[in-house]
Amino acid sequence: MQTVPEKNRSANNWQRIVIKVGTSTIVDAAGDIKYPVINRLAQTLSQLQKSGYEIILVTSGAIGVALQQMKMVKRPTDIPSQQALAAIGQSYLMAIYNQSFAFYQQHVGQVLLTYDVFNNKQMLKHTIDAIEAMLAQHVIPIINENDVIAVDELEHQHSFGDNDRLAAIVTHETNADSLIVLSDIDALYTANPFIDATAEPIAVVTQVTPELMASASGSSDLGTGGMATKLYAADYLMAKQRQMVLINGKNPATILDIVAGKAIGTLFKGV
Ligand SMILES: Nc1ncnc2c1ncn2[C@@H]1O[C@H](COP(=O)(O)OP(=O)(O)O)[C@@H](O)[C@H]1O
Ligand SMILES: N[C@@H](CCC(=O)OP(=O)(O)O)C(=O)O
Repeated sequence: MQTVPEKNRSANNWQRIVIKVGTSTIVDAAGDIKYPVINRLAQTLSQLQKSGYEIILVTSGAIGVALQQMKMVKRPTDIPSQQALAAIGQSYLMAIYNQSFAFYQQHVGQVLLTYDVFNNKQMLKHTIDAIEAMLAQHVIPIINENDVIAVDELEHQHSFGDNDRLAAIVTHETNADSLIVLSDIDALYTANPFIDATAEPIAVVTQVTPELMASASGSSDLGTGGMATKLYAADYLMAKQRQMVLINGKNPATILDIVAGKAIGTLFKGV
């Protein structure tokens, strides 16, 4: 595996960090909610916040959590059923986060967004103002897509499609220093390692090439985006001179290592 010299990771002067947590970090393959992982995430983010970092959490998992609550094994295909699950799961997801963060005396606030917010100057300003106000009060904003109303209509795009894209846009619009994406995989591999046993992890990506895009196929059972949407997010950020790090979410304390400048996962950073 290619190694990155520590000095190439400019993590030490980060101030504002967006963390994106995928469904696979919140819910396991059997559909059970990973309470200890969520607790560790809350502990880690609270610790960072108390050390002076500004933290924004973008979380998936509403539908995954709701499937467990409603004792359903498969995600329904029709939109209203998915909207209903998102409504059920989002409130429970926030209840879990509230309880987990409260243990570390960390306040959080819920922000639910649709794509059109970012296409409307005034709505965008209101959203950013609210996020800035929370950060100024040492509150961690917890963002998800508003899946109840984010249903695309003809000529009107409400939906981000996936939370990797949402997280990348939030990173840019809030002028954050980096996006850290937590998934069920240690890094970007040369091919999907669940399919190709010869796949090798990639430590640094300086450009998202068509070959890299072609290497991304499939997602975890409940994840919607898969690796392709993470590559689109990285490409979007690199075009804006920002960076992204992909790590395994099984131990969220790894975020502390990333912030300390350790070379873990895949770093996406333009040259
Ligand atoms: N080249 C690749 N490298 C790593 N993972 C890949 C690759 N191609 C496809 N994948 C798949 O992407 C999955 C992660 O995406 P996803 O399931 O959407 O996770 P999340 O819910 O964390 O967003 C991995 O579990 C793996 O199955
Ligand atoms: N907004 C949806 C998640 C959508 C999504 O992109 O999921 P994932 O690929 O796991 O990050 C939810 O909360 O269920």
